[in-house]
Amino acid sequence: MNATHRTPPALRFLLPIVLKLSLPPILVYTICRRWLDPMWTPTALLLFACVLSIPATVIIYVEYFELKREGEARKHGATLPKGIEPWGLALLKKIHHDVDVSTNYTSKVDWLGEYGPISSWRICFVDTVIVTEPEYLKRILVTETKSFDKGLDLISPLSQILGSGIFTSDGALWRFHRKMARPFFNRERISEFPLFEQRANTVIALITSQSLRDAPVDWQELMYRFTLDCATAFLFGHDSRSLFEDDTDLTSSMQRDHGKLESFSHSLQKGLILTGKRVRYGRAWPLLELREDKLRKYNAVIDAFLEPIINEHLRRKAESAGSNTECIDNEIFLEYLTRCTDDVKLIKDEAMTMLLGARDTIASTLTSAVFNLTKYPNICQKLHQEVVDVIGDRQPSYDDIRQMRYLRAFINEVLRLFPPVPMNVRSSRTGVVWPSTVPGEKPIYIPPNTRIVMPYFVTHRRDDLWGPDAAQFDPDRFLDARLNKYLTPNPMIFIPFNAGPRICLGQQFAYNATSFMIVRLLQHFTDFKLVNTEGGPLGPGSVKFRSHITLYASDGLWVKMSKEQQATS
Ligand code: HEM
Repeated sequence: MNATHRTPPALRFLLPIVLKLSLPPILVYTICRRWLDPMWTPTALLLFACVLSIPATVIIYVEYFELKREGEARKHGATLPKGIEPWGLALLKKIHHDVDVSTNYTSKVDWLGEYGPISSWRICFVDTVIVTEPEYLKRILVTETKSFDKGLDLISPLSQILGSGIFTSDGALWRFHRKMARPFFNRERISEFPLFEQRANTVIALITSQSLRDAPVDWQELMYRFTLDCATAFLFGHDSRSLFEDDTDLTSSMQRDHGKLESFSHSLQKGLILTGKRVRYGRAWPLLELREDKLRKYNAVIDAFLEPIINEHLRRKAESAGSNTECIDNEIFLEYLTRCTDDVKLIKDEAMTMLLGARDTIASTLTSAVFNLTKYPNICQKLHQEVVDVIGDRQPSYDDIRQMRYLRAFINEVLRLFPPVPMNVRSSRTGVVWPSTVPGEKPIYIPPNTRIVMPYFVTHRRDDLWGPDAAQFDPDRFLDARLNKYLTPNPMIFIPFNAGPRICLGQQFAYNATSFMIVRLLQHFTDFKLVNTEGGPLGPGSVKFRSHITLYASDGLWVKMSKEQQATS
């Protein structure tokens, strides 16, 4: 193990800053002692000046860059994005509150009225530009991609768990990863329904056994396990079998305290929650880990799971050297990767990226889907009817799912109001000038090295973009006249899978896995009731959605499922 990894991350982060900040006092001390008569600089005053030189330097530094940015904007005949009051910690608290309120619908935050389509938020001396305007999102993600990359604020907190895979790379390295991964996501691979069938049957059996005892299940926890098992089988050819772990106790792994490292799935879960926390702090994440690198122990379990599988594939590749390795139809992702390279680290990074990309996003979609089934029995009824009409009791096929228009609209509505990746982040490489959204107003200048946050969940809920009923959960908006009125002419208002060259590679796999699980669920259950952990009734308002990298229900989603009489007939 590398020695630097044993050094607490906070120390590694703070050391260069402390060294930089010690320069002004050293300079003040040296100048005073060298050039001034000690009579004019008694020790107390000198010490005071030394201490004062630190905040003074920070303020001068911040002001200098502020003036520089304003000057650059003026040169382009533009202005900087509007700054938001308050700033610093008060703003951080406000953002936290507004995001919480919005994702839970406890009341409505008028994001557009309050912050505008583009705004600048200063937190701890660093400006972050928040963009919810589709036209600007298009520039960042589709047409001006050369001017934007993922940046240190995203890559630094993610790279320990994902290495330098496709999510955490830019430029030529990203193109290399994308080119390598893309062929794997062809139609044959993404419509592997037998893969879902086996695990969906286990899910149904677990729910049925709970249902017979009139006991609830934590649907979210089940879905984490379902997607992990599907994804490990799909990607590694090695089912992690998390659905079979302590199957009598479906308590949420988020709530459980794992003093010991029980399994790959638990370590992955803990590692992800920790990484999500890190992402919120951007490149300053090491400040969260003052004494030790908290991810190290989870990574060790993940490595212990993955490395033997990778080595086995590399061994098989060596044995079969010289044979025809062209056909990729029946191979799993790791086999495919080992055909492309012998670099164990590269294979591991790519595999982990796919695993994380696949697992939490699909689990999040399915969690929000069932949450809405508990809220809207009429929508549940319509979905069930479509299942009866198109499929009946048999297993769904790829072609069945393509025919189910209401199911697709339902999933899209879930992705609109509960996007599994609620926000995305980029960093500007160069300064860019964008026209204002208000006719006649000056263009907007985004300076280089600006952190840009794109809260997709806000764009997805703006009523100026989606109509006055934007906040309502209504799948029909993807089928009726509203589709042509709002979405067709302005596709950037709906980007749960991102857009442009970095659009999600697993989009179709995700639609298939989600559709498959929902169909199987509705073939067995038609009545979904939210309950608390003891099985007592619970209002939808009591479910709190939070986001680490992906959206999740913070206390799990406890549901009682049963089959109504009318549905059986
Ligand atoms: C509902 C499910 C899913 C959602 C909402 C989703 C969403 C996203 C989003 C927003 C991005 C862009 C990230 C960024 O630009 O920083 C992305 C990228 C990606 N996703 Fe997904 N994803 C889903 C499922 C999947 C699945 C199942 C896989 C793989 C099996 C996958 C693999 C990837 C990969 C490889 C990328 C990186 C693409 C690149 O940077 O070129 N995703 N996804």
